[in-house]
Amino acid sequence: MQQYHELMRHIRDNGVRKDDRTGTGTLSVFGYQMRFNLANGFPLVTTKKCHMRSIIHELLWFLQGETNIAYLTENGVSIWDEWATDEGELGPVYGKQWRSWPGLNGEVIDQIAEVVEQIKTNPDSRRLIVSGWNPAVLPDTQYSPKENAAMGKQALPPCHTLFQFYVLEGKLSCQLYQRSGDVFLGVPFNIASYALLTMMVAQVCDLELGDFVHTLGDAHLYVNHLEQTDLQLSREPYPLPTMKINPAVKDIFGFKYEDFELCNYQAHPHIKAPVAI
Ligand SMILES: Nc1nc(=O)c2c([nH]1)NC[C@@H]1CN(c3ccc(C(=O)N[C@@H](CCC(=O)O)C(=O)O)cc3)CN21
Ligand SMILES: O=c1ccn([C@H]2C[C@H](O)[C@@H](COP(=O)(O)O)O2)c(=O)[nH]1
Repeated sequence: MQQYHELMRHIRDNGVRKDDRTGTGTLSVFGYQMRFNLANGFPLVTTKKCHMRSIIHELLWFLQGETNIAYLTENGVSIWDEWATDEGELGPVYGKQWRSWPGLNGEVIDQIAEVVEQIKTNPDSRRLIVSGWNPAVLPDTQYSPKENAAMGKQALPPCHTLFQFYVLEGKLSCQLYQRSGDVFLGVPFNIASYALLTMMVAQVCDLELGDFVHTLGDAHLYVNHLEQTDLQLSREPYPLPTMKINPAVKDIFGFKYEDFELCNYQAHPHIKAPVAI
């Protein structure tokens, strides 16, 4: 995970102090790109232990089209708790936009089903895009995330805003545009999540693995994550683990938690950090 270390190092060295919505303060840069060849191993950060369990459940939850944290809670995943209403609602976040984007005349658009179908039938397409960014449901910034969710708006505007697939010589690549990246806490999750999604789509489309390209807009380290960042930067990365996926699954909506097995994950101890709300 040299690429991730270089990003942390880049922000530590070049980031400029910038205020933010949460009132925490950040070191920030604008515009950064990483590339992970998925054939070289599974890009999970090794210089702190990451909870792959949370990442897998969160991705399955997106793919089910869910926007209530009930499924996550049942599976012991608490990463979205701070933004949800007492009823567990987050408003029309990722799951809703991915699986049932409201179209014209009551039409419902399943962007995931459509993009998988396009990859299978029209792999040269330059339009293999899924967008979570729907200006009609963005939160009203004078209200809190929970208040917005209670009003039927998104609790938070999507951070992983838009992704595009690309097929070349039988290999599937994916590029994510992430408008805002919490580099210590969120970005390791985002890298692993999109790497896994790309592997799942490749499997159901009978394609080999290409690259995951991760493009960040506002890439920031919260100022209360700097000690943790320095500790992490002092550690030597281990070789990447691999991810085994049950090869029998051929439907993008047919994956279960038990279909994934992370192998040879050698990591330094977990590093705790407070999440900015
Ligand atoms: N400030 C902020 N950073 C984020 O990364 C983030 C948000 N807000 N809001 C929405 C989601 C929720 N995500 C989160 C939230 C918390 C953790 C977190 O606390 N991670 C810990 C514990 C992981 C676990 O419980 O499995 C970590 O050490 O990685 C990670 C991603 C990503 N997003
Ligand atoms: O998947 C995610 C979701 C969220 N984040 C981070 C990025 C920011 O630090 C906050 C969101 O705050 P905004 O003011 O809406 O940008 O959450 C992430 O890194 N990855």
